[in-house]
Amino acid sequence: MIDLGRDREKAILVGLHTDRTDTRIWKLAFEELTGLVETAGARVVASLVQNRSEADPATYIGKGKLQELTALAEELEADIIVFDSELTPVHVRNLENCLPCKVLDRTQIILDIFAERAKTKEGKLQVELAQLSYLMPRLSGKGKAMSRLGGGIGTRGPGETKLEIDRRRIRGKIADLKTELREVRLHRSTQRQRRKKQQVPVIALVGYTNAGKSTILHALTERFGAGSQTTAEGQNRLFDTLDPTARKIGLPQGGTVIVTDTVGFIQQLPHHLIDSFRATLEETNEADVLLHIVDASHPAHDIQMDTVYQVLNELHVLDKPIITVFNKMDYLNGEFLPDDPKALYTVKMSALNGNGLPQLMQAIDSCINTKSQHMSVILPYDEGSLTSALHERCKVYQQRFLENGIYLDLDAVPELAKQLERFQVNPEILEKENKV
Ligand SMILES: Nc1nc2c(ncn2[C@@H]2O[C@H](COP(=O)(O)OP(=O)(O)OP(=O)(O)O)[C@@H](O)[C@H]2O)c(=O)[nH]1
Ligand SMILES: [Mg+2]
Repeated sequence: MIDLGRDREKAILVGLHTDRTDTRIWKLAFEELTGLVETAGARVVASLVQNRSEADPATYIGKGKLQELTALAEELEADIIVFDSELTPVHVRNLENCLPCKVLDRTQIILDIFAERAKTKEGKLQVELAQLSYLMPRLSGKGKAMSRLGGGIGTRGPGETKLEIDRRRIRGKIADLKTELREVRLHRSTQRQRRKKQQVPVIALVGYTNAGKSTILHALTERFGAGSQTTAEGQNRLFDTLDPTARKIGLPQGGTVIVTDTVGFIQQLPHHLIDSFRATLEETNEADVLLHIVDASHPAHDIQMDTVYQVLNELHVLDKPIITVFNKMDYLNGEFLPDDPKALYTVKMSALNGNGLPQLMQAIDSCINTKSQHMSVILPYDEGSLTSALHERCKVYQQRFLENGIYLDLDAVPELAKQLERFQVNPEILEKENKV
C-alpha cells in the first residue's frame, strides 16, 4: 500500500446510530472505521451519520439520507462508500443500484486488511476461507460495482478472480480450504505437543489491536530473550500482527517461558473471521497465563477491555490467571488507574521507555513460579474429592486416619493451598497428644 494521498481511493463513511446501541460503544466503533479504512489504503473525505430507530430493511439508511449521500458522493467524486456494519445481501443490491460508486461494509474492510497482512500459509488460508464465507450469500447481489473490477479496496484477495465462479464451485473451494487448514494445523499441534513435553510454560499476549502487544514482546525479547531471536517492532497500524509468533524468555528467578503474540481484537470482529481464526485464537487455550495488554492512554480503554473479555469468554479461557498490563503509561502523566479486578496482577508500564518492565517480569515469575506451601491439615471424611485432588497434585509426606478426619502433611500447590487453609492444624500439638 503506497501512500500517495492523491492516488488513494476516496471514501465516504456512513454510520447508523440506532436507539439500541450504546452511544460510547457506537462512537468508538465509528472512529475505528476511519482508522480501518485508512489502514486499508483509502482516504476518508466525508462521513455521514443517521440517527434512526433501526436500520431500513431495504436500504440500511432512510430514503432522504440516501439521496443526500448520492449527491455527496457525486460532488466529492467518491470511489467507495463504507457502511459501519455488516450489510445484508439485500442492502448491498439496493445500495449499489442507487449509488454512483463501490459499496462496502466494515466487514469487507477488515477482511481486506487481513488479506494484505497474512504472511503464513495458515493465515492466508484462514483469510481466504473467511472471504469466501462472506461472499457466498452475496454472490447474486454483486451488481455493477463489482463487475468494474480492477483492484482497489474490497476486491483484493480471492475476490478478484473468483467472483464469476458459481456458488457450487465456491462451496467446493471452501471444503478444500478446510481440508488444507486441517493439515497445516496438525503440524502446529505437533509443535505444541513438543513444547508441552518440554514443560515450558506458555504466556499468551492478548488484547485490543494497537495496544502494544508486539512492542512488549519485542521489549521482553531484547531484555530477557533466551538465545538469538528477533521480533518485529510494533507498528502504529491496526491488525499489524496476524500470524502467531512465539519467543523464549528467561525469568529472573530461573527457568524460561514461551511468550506468544497474535492477532488483536476490535469491536464487531466479523464472525467469519472469528470462525476462521478460531484455531489461531485458541492458542490461548494452551497458555498457562494470559497477558492482557491494554492501551491505558485510549479514552475508551474500558470498552476495549470489555471487548477483549467477551472474546476470551467465547474462547473459554477466563479461568486462566490473567496479568493485566496497562501499557503506554508514558502518555498519562501519573494519572491514577485502578487495578483490573479480573486480573491476578495489574502492572502499569510503558513498552516504549521500558518503565514497569521489571514489574511485569516479576508478575510473570510469580504466576509461573508460585511456590507450593508446606501445610498440615485434618480433612473431614466427607471431603473425598479434595483428598484425591491433593494426592494427585501435591507432594504428600504423611497420612494418618484419625477419628475426625484424615491428617495430611504435604506441600500444597497454590490453588489448593487456599482451600486447605480452614483445615490447617498445628502438628506440634497433635504430636504432643500422640495423634500423629
Ligand atoms: N507512547 C507509547 N507508544 C507505544 C507503547 N507501546 C506501544 N506503542 C506504540 O503503539 C503502536 C502499536 O503497537 P503494537 O505493538 O504494534 O500493537 P499491537 O497490540 O501488537 O497491535 P496489533 O498487532 O495491531 O494487534 C506502535 O506505534 C507502538 O510504537 C508505549 O508504551 N508508549
Ligand atoms: Mg502486533
